[in-house]
Amino acid sequence: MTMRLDYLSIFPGYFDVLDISLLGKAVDNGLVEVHAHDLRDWTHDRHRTVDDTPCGGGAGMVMKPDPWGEAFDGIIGIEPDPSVHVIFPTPSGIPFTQSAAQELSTVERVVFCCGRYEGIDHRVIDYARTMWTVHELSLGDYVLNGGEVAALAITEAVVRLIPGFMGNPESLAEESFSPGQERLLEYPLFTRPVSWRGMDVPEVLMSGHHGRIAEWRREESLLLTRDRRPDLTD
Ligand SMILES: Nc1cc(-c2ccc3ccn(Cc4ccccn4)c3c2)[nH]n1
Repeated sequence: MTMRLDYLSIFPGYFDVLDISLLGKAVDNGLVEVHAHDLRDWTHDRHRTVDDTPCGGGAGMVMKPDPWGEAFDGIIGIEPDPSVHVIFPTPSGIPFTQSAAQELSTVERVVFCCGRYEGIDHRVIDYARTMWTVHELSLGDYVLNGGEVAALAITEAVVRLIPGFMGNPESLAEESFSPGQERLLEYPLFTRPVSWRGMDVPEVLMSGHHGRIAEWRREESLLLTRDRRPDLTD
C-alpha cells in the first residue's frame, strides 16, 4: 500500500527535505506520496493573513480558523472519513512514542497540521475531530517555534516502519523501543579499526564467543539504562 502524507504549513519549504535520502527512496519506490501545502493559499486578503490577537488577551498571536477550514475542504474533503489521520504537533499533546509510530505506519493517509505563533484556534482541532481521526502529539518537554520540525520527526519515525521500507527489517526488530524489546538503551557500538587513537574495541567483541558477546551487550544496556533512563526500568 502507498501512504499519502500531506503537510499544511506557512513554511511548506520545510518539507523539501523529504525528497532526500531514505525518505526520498520511499517516495521513488512508491511507498509514500508527499504533498506540502502553503496555508496562505487559502487566505483571501492582500496580506494573506493567517493570524490574529488572542481572544481574552495574552501575549503573541493565534492562527485564525478560516484558512485551516478552507484548506481542509480543499485537501481532505468535506465528508467525514475516520480512515484519515490528522496530526497536530503541539507542546500540550500526548507524548509521541514508538508504539504510536508503529500504529501510524499502517495508516493509508496522514495529514500534518503545522501550527506557528502561539498555536491554532482550538475550534480547528474540534472541527477536525468531528471529521477524521485526530492526534495531538508532543515530541517532548521542550518548546519549538512551530509544528514543522515535529512533523518531520514523526514522519521519519513512521515511514521507516512501513513494511518494505528498510533494507534489513531485522535491524528494526533489535532496536530499543521496538515491540518485544524490553525498554533498554542501545549498548555501545564499535567497528574497525580495532585500535584507534590508543583506544581498543572491547576484547569480548573480538572473541567470536556469541554467548559472552550477548551477555556483555545486555550488561552494558542495563548499566546505561539504569544510569540515564531509570524511568524505563520500572
Ligand atoms: N513538542 C513540541 C511541540 C511543539 C510545538 C508544536 C506546534 C507549535 C505551534 C506553535 N508552536 C510554538 C509555541 C510556542 C509557545 C507555546 C506554544 N507553542 C508550536 C510548538 N513544541 N514542542
